[in-house]
This record gives sequence, structure tokens and C-alpha cells, in this order.
Amino acid sequence: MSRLPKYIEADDVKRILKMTDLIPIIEKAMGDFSKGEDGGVVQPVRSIIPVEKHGGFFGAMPAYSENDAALATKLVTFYPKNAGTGLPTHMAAIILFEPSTGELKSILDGEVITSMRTAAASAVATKYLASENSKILCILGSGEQARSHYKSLHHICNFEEVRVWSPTLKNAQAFSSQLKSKVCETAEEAVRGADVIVTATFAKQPIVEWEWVKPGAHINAVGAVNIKWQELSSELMQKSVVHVDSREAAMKESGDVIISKAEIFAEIGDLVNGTKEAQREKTTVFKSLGIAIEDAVSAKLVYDKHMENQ
Ligand SMILES: NC(=O)C1=CN([C@@H]2O[C@H](COP(=O)(O)OP(=O)(O)OC[C@H]3O[C@@H](n4cnc5c(N)ncnc54)[C@H](O)[C@@H]3O)[C@@H](O)[C@H]2O)C=CC1
Ligand SMILES: O=C(O)C1=NCCCC1
Repeated sequence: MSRLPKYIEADDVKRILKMTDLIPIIEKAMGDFSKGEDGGVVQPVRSIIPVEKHGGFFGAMPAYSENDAALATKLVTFYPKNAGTGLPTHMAAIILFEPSTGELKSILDGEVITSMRTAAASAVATKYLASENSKILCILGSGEQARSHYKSLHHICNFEEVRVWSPTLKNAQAFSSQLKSKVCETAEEAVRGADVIVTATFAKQPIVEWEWVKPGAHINAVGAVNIKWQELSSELMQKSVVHVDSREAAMKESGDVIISKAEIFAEIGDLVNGTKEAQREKTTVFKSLGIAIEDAVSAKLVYDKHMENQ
């Protein structure tokens, strides 16, 4: 057998990975993660180093899942300044190993997995926390995550209306011409009355206020991955029931949590495991940061499916 690792490129990942397969494996991974050692997961909080001179960040995200036989690390860069240059703002590779021997199995494109697994994690949160009769989806941001969330959340709720807002109107219009939705001129207009809200932006200051949010709505807050950045106002964080993917990571990385001093009620994995009860009737927030175990199990799924067809 050749010892050369397989490279699985973005187009192949896109072809192989289906939301319908991904959402359940991300749900299980979030549950295993929250069980700690009992869930067979080993995953430190990622290391992120700033590349200050160029306004970028570099992250290393290792994880091991014993249950899924997935051992991997994602290397990811995020450069907000790439917006509008033709380069993506996030780029990544995932390196997958064989846990029984330590052998390098594959290097996979990480951009598609990052986009889809983040949206799948929000889909899991929405499944547990959104009101069962959710009809209006609001998406703030019109980039990669906005698009993948549009797709993933339609697997959870039967939305009758989708609204999109983005600081640059023409970006929201481009989104709306590809994915059926109504363009809003302000974030407030998009948020008021919505049942499920997604914030997927590079905002550094809050873009959503408590008084705009319909009581009982569910918010997936995906951006503001920095201790100094917020997408949600401190009042909104304090008055909502706050969930995270990883408590440890949220206390280290999330400006929305750290600046507001909001109490974290649960990890999404605690809802999956039934160790905490989902409070659907309350206004809920899922503060997503992205955890490496999501990448490891997604990469293993893609690799296994890819090898089946070789
Ligand atoms: N939680 C997680 O697991 C992950 C989170 N992210 C984060 O999600 C966010 C969105 O990522 P992508 O969609 O991939 O990026 P993108 O570059 O494709 O889109 C960014 C969007 O943010 C908007 N935006 C930029 N500055 C803004 C501001 N000041 N106020 C409001 N909107 C603003 C842009 O107009 C654009 O619509 C980023 O913060 C990113 O770091 C990304 C990957 C995983
Ligand atoms: O989980 C990830 O992957 C990322 N999260 C925050 C921003 C960079 C990528």
C-alpha cells in the first residue's frame, strides 16, 4: 500500500458531504464532547495566533474521537481583510491520521468542511432550542456561513420567510438572487419578528439589540470569534439563555460571553445528552465558536466515503 497520503480537494468534499449525513454526526460529536473523557473525546482549546502585521489569524485545532476513530488536526487561517479581494476570508486544511497506528491517512481541503460543519452545529442547536412553529429566519451577513446556514437550517424548520441583511446592500442582493430571501435595509428590520436568527459576520461591535428580538426566538451567533468582538449586545446576552459548543473555549475566546459576563447555561452537547433541559419557550442563544471535534468527525466521514468509491 502506498504511504503517500490522499489529498481530497474542495470539489470532492463538496460532492461527498451531504447535510443530511453531517447533521447527525455533528450532533453525536457535540454530545460526546460534552461527556468529556466518558465520550472518548480529547480536544484542547485551539491555539490561535495573530498575524498582526497582516491583520490575520492562524489557528491549530487538534482532536481525537475514540468512538469515531477520528484523529485529526485542522489548520485554519482567517483574514477578514481578504473580503472583496477574490481570496476567501477563511482557508483551511485538515490532516487526518489513523488512530490505531498513527499513520497519516489524508490531507483534506478544510474550507468546505468548516462552512458545512459550522452550519450543521447551528442546525443541531436550532433543533433543540427553536420554537417548534418557527416560520421566519433572519440571517445577518451574506458570506460563506450565511449561505451554509440558509441550507442547513432548512433541514430543521419549515420557514415561510427568510430575511437577509448585510452591511453592503449589493452583497445581500446577490445572496437573495441565489437563495430565496427578502433583503432588509437594516439589521433591526431583519431581526424584528424573526423566530430564528443567525449572525454570521465580522462585526466587532454588537449588531443585535435585546429589544428587537421576539421573545422566545433562538439565535445562532457564529461570528465574533475574539475576546474583544461582539455580535450581540451585552443586554441580549444577559437576558437570554446562553448555550455554547465548549464552555472552556467560550471563556477563553468569546467577546460576547466575556464582555457581557453572561452566564452560560449549557453546552449544546448537554442538551443532546439530556443532562440539561432545553428551554425552547425562552429566548435562547447558541454562541458558536467552532470545535475541532466537528472537523475531525467530518473529515473522517468524507475520507471513508471517498475511499469506498476508489
Ligand atoms: N463559529 C464557527 O465555528 C465559525 C465561525 N466563523 C466566523 O463566522 C463569521 C462569518 O464567516 P464567513 O461567512 O466565512 O465570512 P465571509 O467573509 O464569507 O462573510 C463575512 C460577512 O460579514 C459581513 N461583515 C463584515 N464586517 C461586518 C460588520 N462590521 N458588521 C456586519 N457585518 C459585517 C460581510 O459583509 C460578510 O457578509 C466570521 O466571524 C468567522 O470568523 C467562521 C467559521 C467557523
Ligand atoms: O472553528 C473554526 O474553524 C473557526 N472558527 C472561528 C474562525 C475561524 C475558523
